[in-house]
Amino acid sequence: MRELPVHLAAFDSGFFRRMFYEDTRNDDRCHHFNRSFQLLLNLEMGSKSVVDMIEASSQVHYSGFHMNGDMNGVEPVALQETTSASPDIQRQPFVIGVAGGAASGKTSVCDLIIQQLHDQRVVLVNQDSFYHSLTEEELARVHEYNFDHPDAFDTDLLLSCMEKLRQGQAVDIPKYDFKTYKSTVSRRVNPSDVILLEGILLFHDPRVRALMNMKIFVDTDADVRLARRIKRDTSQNDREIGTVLDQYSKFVKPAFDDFILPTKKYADIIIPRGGDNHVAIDLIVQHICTKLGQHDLCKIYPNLYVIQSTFQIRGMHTLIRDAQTTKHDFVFYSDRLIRLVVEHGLGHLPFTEMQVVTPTGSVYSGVDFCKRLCGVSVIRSGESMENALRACCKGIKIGKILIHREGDNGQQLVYEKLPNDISERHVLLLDPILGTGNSAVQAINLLISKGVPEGNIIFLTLISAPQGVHVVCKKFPRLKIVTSEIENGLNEEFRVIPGMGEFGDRYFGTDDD
Ligand SMILES: Nc1ncnc2c1ncn2[C@@H]1O[C@H](COP(=O)(O)OP(=O)(O)O)[C@@H](O)[C@H]1O
Ligand SMILES: Nc1ccn([C@@H]2O[C@H](COP(=O)(O)O)[C@@H](O)[C@H]2O)c(=O)n1
Ligand SMILES: [Mg+2]
Repeated sequence: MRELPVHLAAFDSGFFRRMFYEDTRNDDRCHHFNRSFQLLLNLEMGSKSVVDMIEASSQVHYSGFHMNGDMNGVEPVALQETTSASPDIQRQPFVIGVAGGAASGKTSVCDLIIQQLHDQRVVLVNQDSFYHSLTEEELARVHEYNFDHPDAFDTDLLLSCMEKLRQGQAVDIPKYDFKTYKSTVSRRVNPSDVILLEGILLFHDPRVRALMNMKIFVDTDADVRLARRIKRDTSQNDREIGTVLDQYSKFVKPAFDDFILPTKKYADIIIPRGGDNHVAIDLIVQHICTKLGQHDLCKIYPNLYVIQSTFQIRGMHTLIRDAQTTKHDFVFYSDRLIRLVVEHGLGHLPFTEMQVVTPTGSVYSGVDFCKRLCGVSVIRSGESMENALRACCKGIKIGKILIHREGDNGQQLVYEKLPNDISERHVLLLDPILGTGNSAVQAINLLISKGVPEGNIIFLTLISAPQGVHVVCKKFPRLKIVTSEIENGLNEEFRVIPGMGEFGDRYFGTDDD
C-alpha cells in the first residue's frame, strides 16, 4: 500500500460557508449550490460577500511587471509562473477517483465524503452512467454480456464529460437503467469545486487516471461483496439468485482478478472496510478541505502564490511544525523552505532578454536578472530570511523595519532603516509568518509612503493564515504574496494554527529556559 499523504491538518470549514441545495436522484447524486453563496469572514474583515472580494481583487491581475524607462529602454516581460496560482490551475476542480470491486462500498464511501464536505460544491459522477446501452441482439443474449469488462463502458464519453466539468461547464450525463440495460435520459451536472468519480474500472484507463488529484481504492472482502451483490440484485434489480451467481462466476470474479485488482497499485489511499472505516474517511475529508482552502484563496486573490506542494516540502513543514524538533533541525529545515520561497519570489521579478555566446561559439538566448532590488526584513523573524536572499542575490541591500505589537490589534512602527533609493527598487519584504496581517499592513504602508509602487513589492512568507491573506491581498491587490503553505486560521490569541510557535524564538534559540 502506498503511503497516505502526511499532511492532513484540519481546516476550519466554517470559514467559507456556502448556501446550497441538494438534488438526489437514483444512484447519482448531484450537489448543486446556490450561486449567490455568501462568504462569512470574521475578524477584521467584518462581513463581506465573496462578490465584493472578487471585485476588489479582479481589478488588477498582473501576470508580470510592466515597467517603463528603467531597463535601458527594454520592456521587461513576465517570467513564467510556476506556482499553484496560475489561473488555469485555479479554476480546475479537485477530482477524486474512487475505484474497487462491485458492491465494495464505493458509492457509500462517496456519500460519506459528500456529507462531510457539506460546505463545498461537490458532484458525484458514476462510471455506471457510461455503460453502453445494449442493442436488441445483445439484450436477447444478456446473460452472455460482460458488464465487468473495460469495453462495457463508453470511456470517450466519460472523458469528454469530465473535460467539460473541469473547464467549468455544465454537462449532461446519461442515466443508466440496470433493469432495461439502456441509457434513455440524462441529468444536468453543474461544475463544482470537487468531483467524485466512482466506478469499478476507473483506474484502468490511463487517460481517466490522469484526471484525478486523488485516487482511492475501496478494498472489501470478496465474500462481503458477493453477499451485498446478491442482496442488491435480487431486491433492487429484480434478478434471480441463480442468474446473479452465474454472472458472478462467469464474468464478475474473473474481471475483478484481471482488470480491477491490478489497478489497486495506482491508488493513493486504500480503504479497508469501505464506509465502515470512519477514520480513513475523516482523514480524506480533512485533506480535501486543506487543499480546497488553498484553492479558494488563490481563486479569490490572483496576487497570492502558494508554492506547489511536494512531499519534500510537506516533510520540511512537518519537521519545523513539530514541537519536539531540535533548534538545529528547526533552523536547517526552515532555511531550506525559506530558500524555496525566496527562489519562487525572485521568479516574479521582471527580466530583460539577453544573448550570450557559449564556449562552443553558439548563441544562447537567455534573460538577465532584474538588478534594481532590495530586501526589507521585518525584525526579528524576517531576519531569518536574509541569508537566503543574500545567497540568491549577490550584494543585495537589505533594509529593516521593527513593528511593536501593542495588545492584540494595535501594531506600532518603532524603527526603520531603508535604502535611500528604495522607491526605484523592487522590494522583497521578508516575514516568515503572516498572521492577522496587521504587521504586514504597517510594513507595506511604510514602503508605499517611501515611494515604492505597490506593484513593486513581493511579500515572502513561509506560512500564511487566511485572515492575513484576506487583509493584505484586499488592501494591496497589486502586491504579490508568495507563501509555502496556507494555515487553518488563528486562535483566540491571534496565533496562527497549526503554525509553528514563536518563529523568532525557535530560529534564534531564545526559547530556552
Ligand atoms: N459498510 C456497509 N455495511 C453494510 N452494508 C453496506 C456497507 N457499505 C455498503 N453497503 C451496502 O452494500 C451495497 C453496495 O454498496 P455500494 O456503496 O453501492 O457499493 P458500490 O458502489 O461499490 O457498488 C449497498 O446496498 C449498500 O447499502
Ligand atoms: N446492466 C448491468 C450493468 C452492470 N452490472 C454490474 O454492476 C456492477 C458495477 O456496479 P457497482 O455499482 O457495483 O460498481 C458490475 O459488477 C456489473 O456486473 C449489472 O449487473 N448489470
Ligand atoms: Mg456504486
